Amino acid sequence: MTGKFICFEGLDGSGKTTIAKNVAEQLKKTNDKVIFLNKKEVSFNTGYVDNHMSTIKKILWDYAPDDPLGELGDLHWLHLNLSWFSVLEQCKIKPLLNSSYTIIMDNWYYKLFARYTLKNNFDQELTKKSFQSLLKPDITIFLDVDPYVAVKRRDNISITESGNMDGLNGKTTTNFITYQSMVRGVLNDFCNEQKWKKFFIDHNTEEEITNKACKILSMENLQGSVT
Ligand SMILES: Cc1cn([C@H]2C[C@H](O)[C@@H](COP(=O)(O)O)O2)c(=O)[nH]c1=O
Repeated sequence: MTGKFICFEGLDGSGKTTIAKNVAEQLKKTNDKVIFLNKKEVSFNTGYVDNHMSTIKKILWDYAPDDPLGELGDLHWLHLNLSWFSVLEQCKIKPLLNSSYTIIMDNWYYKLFARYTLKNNFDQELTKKSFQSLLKPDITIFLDVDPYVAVKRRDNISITESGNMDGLNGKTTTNFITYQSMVRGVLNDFCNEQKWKKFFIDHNTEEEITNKACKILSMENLQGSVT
């Protein structure tokens, strides 16, 4: 594959989508083979795949705020999420990379990988094998934010981001901070192991963060190959 796969990672409320979109717009000014992908809003080449994915999307993200997701179990949600990512990879990301596109994606699977890593009663070999079966980005930019800052950006706190699928009870600010602090710890481990580009964003404006990410990417050879 001749393109580059660049992903943002970070806690819920770190601004991944906004920054990834801004960065893609900047890069597009000098490179017409740059494309922004929003994990949840991808369009596919065929009506069949589009319909299939919109059905999965409804189940994955369009649930009512108080739906008891946990009743279905962690294994079910792992497979459903993997089915989403695997189609994204096979039907969108790999074809774009094969056509030499630079993909800027707002979020790949690491946040979910971190959430599963935190589950005490889940088969961690399965967690690792499952996520490692997916494509690894060429470059990952970790937008590291303090959960106290991230929570202020949230109008509503969801079940998933406040640890209600991992033993915490209630969509409260305290639960958000507690759970996101643990997720942040795991993301920092991934960051160190995989040599992600990381920066702290607590005190920066959107423009500053965008410029910093663009600067980092300008130092990379975006015409390289994905293995
Ligand atoms: C079991 C489990 C599932 N999920 C599911 C629920 C959502 O469908 C999806 C993640 O959604 P989110 O990125 O909007 O929080 O993954 C978790 O987020 N955490 C979990 O612990």
